[in-house]
Amino acid sequence: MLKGIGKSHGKTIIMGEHAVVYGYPAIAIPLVSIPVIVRIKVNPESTLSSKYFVGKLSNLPDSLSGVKYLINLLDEKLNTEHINYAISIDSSLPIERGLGSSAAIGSALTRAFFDFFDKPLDDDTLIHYVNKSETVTHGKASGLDALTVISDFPVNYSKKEQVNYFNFNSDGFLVIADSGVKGKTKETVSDVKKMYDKDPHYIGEILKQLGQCTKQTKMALNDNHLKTLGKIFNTANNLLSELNLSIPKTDKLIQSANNSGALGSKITGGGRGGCIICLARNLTNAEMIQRSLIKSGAEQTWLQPLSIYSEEPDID
Ligand SMILES: C[C@@](O)(CCO)CC(=O)[O-]
Repeated sequence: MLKGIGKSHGKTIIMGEHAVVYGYPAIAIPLVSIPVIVRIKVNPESTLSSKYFVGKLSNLPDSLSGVKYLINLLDEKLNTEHINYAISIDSSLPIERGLGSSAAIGSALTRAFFDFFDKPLDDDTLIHYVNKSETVTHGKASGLDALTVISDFPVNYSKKEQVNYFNFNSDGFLVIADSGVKGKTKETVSDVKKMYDKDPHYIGEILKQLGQCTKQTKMALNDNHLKTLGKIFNTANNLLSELNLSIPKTDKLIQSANNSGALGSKITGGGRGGCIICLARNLTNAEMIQRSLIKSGAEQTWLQPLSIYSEEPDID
């Protein structure tokens, strides 16, 4: 019980964000190259050290309400001897940019607590805790982020069909760019709900079309049809813009990527700020797009091969 460690990573939704909240399918890819690590050790007083906050746990700010809620839950469940501890969060994921930082922190934190208190942790329990904190952070969360930040494989998810881990072989690359503008997922999910309640027919049709984009994405990935996939990215981005999820900065970045050779680009995650993803044919193409995005004002960029796995996942 002297030390505990938990690891996780970011995610990017390549298709179906927002529609997934309404039961349509979505596909997300784990960003295994952007890890989050949480360490816990015994300490005279309970503290948290992270790039967002350093200090006593009792002083955690409201902006970390999901983390605060999760720590309380885990402490209540596991800390029967009322031990004090120091938690450190080490993450290169930007927060509130649609890359799953809250779910990744939630999952690394849960793993670290169970490790620290030397208790076994199965995936269902892990997902249960991450979703609890996600509900505080994001409101009505679909559960997709929680599933992807604990997976090493792409995730195809819908509420009805539940989770399906899958794999594909593709030469493509994703270029991910941070607009530098915070995206408020809780707010955008709630705004889409308001739009839906006001005009269920029109908004329902957009969400349905996003669901169809996900089905087409799965086929394009399986067949390695990158040009088709790029077109689907652009279609989905137009649909997400109809849901009032784009801002001038992400529009500018998307235009810049598409003008410099991207096969297609879209908002990813909650939208109205945050990150965009762009599809590149190969690494050379991806680096060209990356340079253009930096010139156009992207705050940070990452490159990720679409297929990073050489073996089939050994998961049901
Ligand atoms: C916008 C959304 O679809 C993705 C957030 O990363 C919300 C959710 O799935 O809970």
